[in-house]
Amino acid sequence: MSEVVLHELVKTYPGGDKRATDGVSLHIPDGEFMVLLGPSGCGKTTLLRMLAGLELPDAGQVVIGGRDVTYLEPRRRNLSMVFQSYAVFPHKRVFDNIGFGLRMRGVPAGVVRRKVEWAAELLELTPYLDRLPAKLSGGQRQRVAVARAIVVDADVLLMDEPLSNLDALLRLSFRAELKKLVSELGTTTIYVTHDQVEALSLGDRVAVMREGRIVQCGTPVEVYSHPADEFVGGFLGSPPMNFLTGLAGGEGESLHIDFGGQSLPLPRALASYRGKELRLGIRPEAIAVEPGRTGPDGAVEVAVEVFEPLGSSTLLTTKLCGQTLKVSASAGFRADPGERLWLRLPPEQCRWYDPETQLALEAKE
Ligand SMILES: Nc1ncnc2c1ncn2[C@@H]1O[C@H](COP(=O)(O)OP(=O)(O)OP(=O)(O)O)[C@@H](O)[C@H]1O
Repeated sequence: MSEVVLHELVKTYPGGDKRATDGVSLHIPDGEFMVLLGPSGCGKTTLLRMLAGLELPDAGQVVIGGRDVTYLEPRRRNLSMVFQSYAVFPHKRVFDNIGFGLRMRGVPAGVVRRKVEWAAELLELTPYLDRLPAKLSGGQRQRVAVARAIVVDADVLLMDEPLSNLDALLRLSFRAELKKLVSELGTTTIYVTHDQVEALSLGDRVAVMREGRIVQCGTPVEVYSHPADEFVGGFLGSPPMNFLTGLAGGEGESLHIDFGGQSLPLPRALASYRGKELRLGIRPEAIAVEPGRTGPDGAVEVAVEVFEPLGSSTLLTTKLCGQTLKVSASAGFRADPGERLWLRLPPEQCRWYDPETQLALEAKE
């Protein structure tokens, strides 16, 4: 087990026109499950490969367990990796697949057997130890890859989209199994995914990446509830956070944001924005539908455009003064397209962003 420190890692591939990672720093305490999340091409895999020693950075440092390993060969870093493709040897039995890394390290046969049996038991592979991978399901094959990674007592576990080849249902059950397993092992784990649900479900913390940089790093609740910028708010959540543009106004003590005829109160901390445009961010499930509401105080009137029953909830696409606002209502809620509704946007659920920088504004009272 080990703490991992990444310091200002810069990497440009030969012939690449931009930096794959552009000065990434991250501190991952011993035993933490850190998820690197971001859209395709944002540099997640490059970061993981620099950690593993499969790529060398142009600048910056990788420190594992207090040791600078930036230019150390992969096999001398004591890491284990699980990749997206199952990467099991097709001609080796499950037992030999799991024990491969141990054998390569010259571990005595008796110890290999004990460790393989332990990992097989943990990952429910005991009945399959004599089988060839071709006779396993996708989920079982991926479990073999995980078992092989955990038997070697690595200081750090690296996982690059390990669930992405599994079908939706298997993915869901294996995700929970993996979470349990890693928390029991207590090994520092760095996990790459572009799937926001996976990131929120697995990570002790999530580092959200964009264009080679980390834009926000925090607990799942922090990054989901307090996105540092509009990109994070839009990337996390399905449907994503709503963003509405309005004009800050009001006299004296009174401060509000106007969307073109409909307005909401604005925190006093944002008084300096009077006369300027602001962006309001709010999650669809944070909005309360108030069918009976008749007054405009702290509420807005919208027109329903689309009504989608989703089983566990109802998704409404509405228009507020021409801007789209998605609302997640309760499962039993009914509304017809064209119907007008009052919605309450609780002040404590409203996040405020600068329209130019798209960065969150400090709006605490
Ligand atoms: N071997 C390479 N040679 C040149 N450019 C590369 C190479 N590998 C990655 N890149 C580029 O570096 C950037 C970051 O790629 P990287 O694979 O790290 O992103 P990612 O976030 O892991 O994406 P994905 O989720 O699609 O794997 C991209 O612009 C990509 O095109």
